Amino acid sequence: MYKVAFLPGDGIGQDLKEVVKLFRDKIEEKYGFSFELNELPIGGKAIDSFGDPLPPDTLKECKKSDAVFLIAVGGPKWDNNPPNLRPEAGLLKLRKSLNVFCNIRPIKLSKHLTHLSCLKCETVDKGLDIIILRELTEGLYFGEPRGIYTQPDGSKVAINTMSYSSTTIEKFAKIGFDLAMSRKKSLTSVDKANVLENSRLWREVVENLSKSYPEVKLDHLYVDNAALQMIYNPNQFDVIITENLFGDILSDEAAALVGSLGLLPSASIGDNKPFLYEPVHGSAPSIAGKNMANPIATIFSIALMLRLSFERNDIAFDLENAVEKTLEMGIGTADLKMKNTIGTREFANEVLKNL
Ligand SMILES: NC(=O)c1ccc[n+]([C@@H]2O[C@H](COP(=O)([O-])OP(=O)(O)OC[C@H]3O[C@@H](n4cnc5c(N)ncnc54)[C@H](O)[C@@H]3O)[C@@H](O)[C@H]2O)c1
Ligand SMILES: CC(C)[C@H](C(=O)O)[C@@H](O)C(=O)O
Ligand SMILES: [Mg+2]
Repeated sequence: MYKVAFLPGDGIGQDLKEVVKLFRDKIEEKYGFSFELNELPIGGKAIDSFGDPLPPDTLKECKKSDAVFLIAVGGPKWDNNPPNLRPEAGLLKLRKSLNVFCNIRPIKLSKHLTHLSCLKCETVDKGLDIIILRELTEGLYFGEPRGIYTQPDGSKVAINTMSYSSTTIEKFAKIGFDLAMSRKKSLTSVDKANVLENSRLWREVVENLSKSYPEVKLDHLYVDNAALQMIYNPNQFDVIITENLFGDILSDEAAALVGSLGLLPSASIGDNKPFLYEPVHGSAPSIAGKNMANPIATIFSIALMLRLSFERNDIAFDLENAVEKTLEMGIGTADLKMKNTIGTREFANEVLKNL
């Protein structure tokens, strides 16, 4: 039986935890396919119990598992902690330790949610289906030196370092080219090469690699223009590759195109398993504990895990269809502004009935 390291984390992570268990049970009952959920502490809850946002045992268990499933970490309670005692530090260490350098964030607009998009109906009427690949293990998030330093005159200076290796850029971009080949053969690389050395190296590596993919139409865009083009005409994109921080920002922007951050799943892959699965959203403190969180990002992340770690595309496909059928019924959590608003548990149960 597959073993999944299960890290519900903080805030709505705790509300969505039950949803994952319900789906695991239903998948076992309907398809005879089972995976074990080994629940482990991470984030704020782990800081409170173990004084560490990623306790060594959690990391050890994750590395021994077939896949890692995380929901969300963070919250105001820990916002003033020192950097290494913040929930987010646990998540970043996990990503780095698993070396999952390619974060796949599919952005798909359901035809039942066009009313929710921040764009005009005529822009999204034809639908929207793009994939953002975000590099996840280098860049400003991990570069050294970093820190806040006091100068001799008593003033302070804060330093973060953006660093990228050509090896990582190449491995990452290759996944983008391969994905583009399996879709519309169109790839947009987003950088800031007019200003940053990091981006100049990025562009050089991507350009060189493109020679091995003559069929792929490659475009380069500066990140500021990419943010603009995403709103003007998102359908000009198919696969986007970009570095860590740009990808973080562009994917939240893309959530507004499809209506809610509660809809976006992600998979983070590397050279070796286990891969890491997590919704794009965070712990949403203002709705935590209220049975209001949208479970779709979590359900779609389960689908990605079934597809990419367990080779069960059939079940993944059925899960995605069950969500579509449920939305077609005009029901959804509060963020979806449907005819009928229901809670997290109730919505998850409706999806299960449609599976
Ligand atoms: N992967 C992660 O664990 C992750 C990702 C992003 C943010 N965070 C952390 O989460 C905390 C809150 O951050 P934030 O407010 O900037 O981002 P957030 O993603 O938690 O929330 C942003 C907005 O989206 C809404 N939202 C998010 N998920 C939703 C869902 N499933 N259903 C309905 N609405 C949803 C929230 O209510 C809020 O309005 C911070 O501590 C941050 O560091 C963690
Ligand atoms: C919580 C935070 C560290 C994280 C990130 O910036 O990567 C989040 O915003 C995300 O998108 O997964
Ligand atoms: Mg983010």
